[in-house]
Amino acid sequence: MFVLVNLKTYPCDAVAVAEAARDVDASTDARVAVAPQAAQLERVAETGVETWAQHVDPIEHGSNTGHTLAEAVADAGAVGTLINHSERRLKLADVDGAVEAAQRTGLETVVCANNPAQIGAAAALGPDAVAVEPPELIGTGTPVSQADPDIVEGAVDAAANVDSDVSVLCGAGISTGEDVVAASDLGAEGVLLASGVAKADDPKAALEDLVEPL
Ligand SMILES: O=C(CO)COP(=O)(O)O
Repeated sequence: MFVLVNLKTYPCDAVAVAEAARDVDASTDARVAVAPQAAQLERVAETGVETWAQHVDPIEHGSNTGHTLAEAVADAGAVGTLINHSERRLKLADVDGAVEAAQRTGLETVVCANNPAQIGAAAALGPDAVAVEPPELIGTGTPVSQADPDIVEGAVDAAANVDSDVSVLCGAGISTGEDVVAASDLGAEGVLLASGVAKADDPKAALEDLVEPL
């Protein structure tokens, strides 16, 4: 299973979480990665943890003030990027452009979507993976795998119908190893989570708990 920890803009110590994730990754068969804010990518990557960006823009080098360039993200040490997170939504044409920008620089891509219909559209753009996250469950601590298992199974079917090479993650409210196992049982190949680790008193213990049953 892929455990991708999105630090959003939570006031956590990104380097400490990254070091914990690096150590937990080394102790399990699961793949553990961290997505910090763009300004923290380099410091996080220096810990040796697998580092992801939270977003890239559909742009090239040039006059794009305030945008995030895929090349800059890759230079800072990221190996992948989220695209179209529910908190950073893009128009469909811009999702397509962002996937293209990421692929141009060799970044792995996870395109986020709210529901199975959008997952089908996202999968058609040719990312490495898609992630289904019902916005109403994000940050609630109620796991999508429990509250809305149909949406996970629907996303797995929708992606497979479009492109069986696109893997499916699920997210929203995932915070325990039990939630990760439930996600896997529903057909997800990974989980995308944030508050369960970024807001935990002990992020390392939270990460250990997530991968413990895997
Ligand atoms: O948005 C999410 C991950 O990208 C999910 O957030 P929570 O894990 O806090 O519900």
